[in-house]
Amino acid sequence: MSRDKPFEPVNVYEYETLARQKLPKMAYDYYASGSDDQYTLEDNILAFRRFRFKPRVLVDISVQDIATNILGIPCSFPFVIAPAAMQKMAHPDGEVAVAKAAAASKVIMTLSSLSTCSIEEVARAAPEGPKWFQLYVYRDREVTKKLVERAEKAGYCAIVVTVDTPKLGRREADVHNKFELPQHLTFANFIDSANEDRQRTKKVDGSGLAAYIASLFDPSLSWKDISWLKTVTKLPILLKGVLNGKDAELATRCGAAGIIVSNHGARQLDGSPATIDCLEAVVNGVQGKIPVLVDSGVRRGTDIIKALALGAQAVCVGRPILWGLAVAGEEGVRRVIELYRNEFELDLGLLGCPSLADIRRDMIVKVDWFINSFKASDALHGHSRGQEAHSRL
Ligand SMILES: Cc1cc2nc3c(=O)[nH]c(=O)nc-3n(C[C@H](O)[C@H](O)[C@H](O)COP(=O)(O)O)c2cc1C
Ligand SMILES: CCCCC(=O)C(=O)O
Repeated sequence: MSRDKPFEPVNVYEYETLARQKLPKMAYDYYASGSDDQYTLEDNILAFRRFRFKPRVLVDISVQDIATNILGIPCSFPFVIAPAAMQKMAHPDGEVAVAKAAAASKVIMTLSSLSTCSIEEVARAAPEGPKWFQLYVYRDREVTKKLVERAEKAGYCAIVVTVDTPKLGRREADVHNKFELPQHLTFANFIDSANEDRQRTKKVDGSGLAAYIASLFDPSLSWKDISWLKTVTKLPILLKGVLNGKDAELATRCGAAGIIVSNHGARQLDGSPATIDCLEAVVNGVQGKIPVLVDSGVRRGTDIIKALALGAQAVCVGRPILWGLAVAGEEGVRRVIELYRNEFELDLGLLGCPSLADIRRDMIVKVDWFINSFKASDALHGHSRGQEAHSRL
């Protein structure tokens, strides 16, 4: 092991390998898992690789502009941090560290309803950073309403309603591990709650999270509740978890301010298509009326370009942020964001695009002769690159 030069990951797969070495098994498995057979988890990565580039040459790219604006918020590049629950399992600073890194990097952070730092704590830690609040709709509408009101009061600029989780997908590793929130942590947004259930996962035989959700989340959630939410807040409402063009149309009619095309990082319905394969249908469904973002499997700057070429305004990223957080706290998250930004800028230049407006649909092509020439699980868990990282530690 080299003592003088610490190993510096050069891509997000290497961050995952390092994070896996640091994290307790229960936490790593919870973060990494998809549902059931994890077909969708695999396809989220592979589907991006089926798209290839047709670059333009002899374009002056000496001055590049990759900044953008999402729902009126200036962002250093088209990148948003996706909501992920229970971040203190990765690092003691949890969501506060992620929010500070997001603010320093000038990207939007989305805070999960099931965060281990509270709405207000995160807002105080990074007052200048743009933040969205992700909402899970509780059976108890007063609880739901209160969360939204707190987020609005604390300065969050949008509500992201997750619409793909009427029940929790079955993540088998969590069942084996009897996943529960570690004793020293709580769901910080419910700390004052009279109902203890809302502060913790339950100790059960199986996934404690699945039990928590089954008892508290509202499986009757439907379009009429989105209309109700609009009466509760002035903030723009984005729907996260749309994969179908028809639902995109309905979302637009219902007054959603934006859509996040997502299969929840392959943690909900296994067999859902990769999001990059549904993106165009959703973009067509909204007919340019509202912005469309996409997440699930974005691991490279090239993936961001592909998403933009297919009509997305930005991407959201989930797990790699958690890997950066686990490896080096706030600094680790900043480095992960920087990796994405540097790759994006470089690749955009190589494609012959000085700015985002120069990205065109015909610069990418979907190959149907794609042969899976490497083991997909290597791509998912960074094993091949990870081994390299490991041997250099
Ligand atoms: C550990 C973990 C926790 C998550 N928690 C939430 C959550 O609380 N709310 C939510 O809407 N989505 C949640 N998601 C889904 C992410 O917001 C996002 O859709 C997904 O991670 C994107 O895929 P990626 O991890 O491949 O980038 C979670 C994902 C992971 C991996
Ligand atoms: C509603 C489940 C808790 C967080 C989450 O969304 C996830 O683990 O994927």
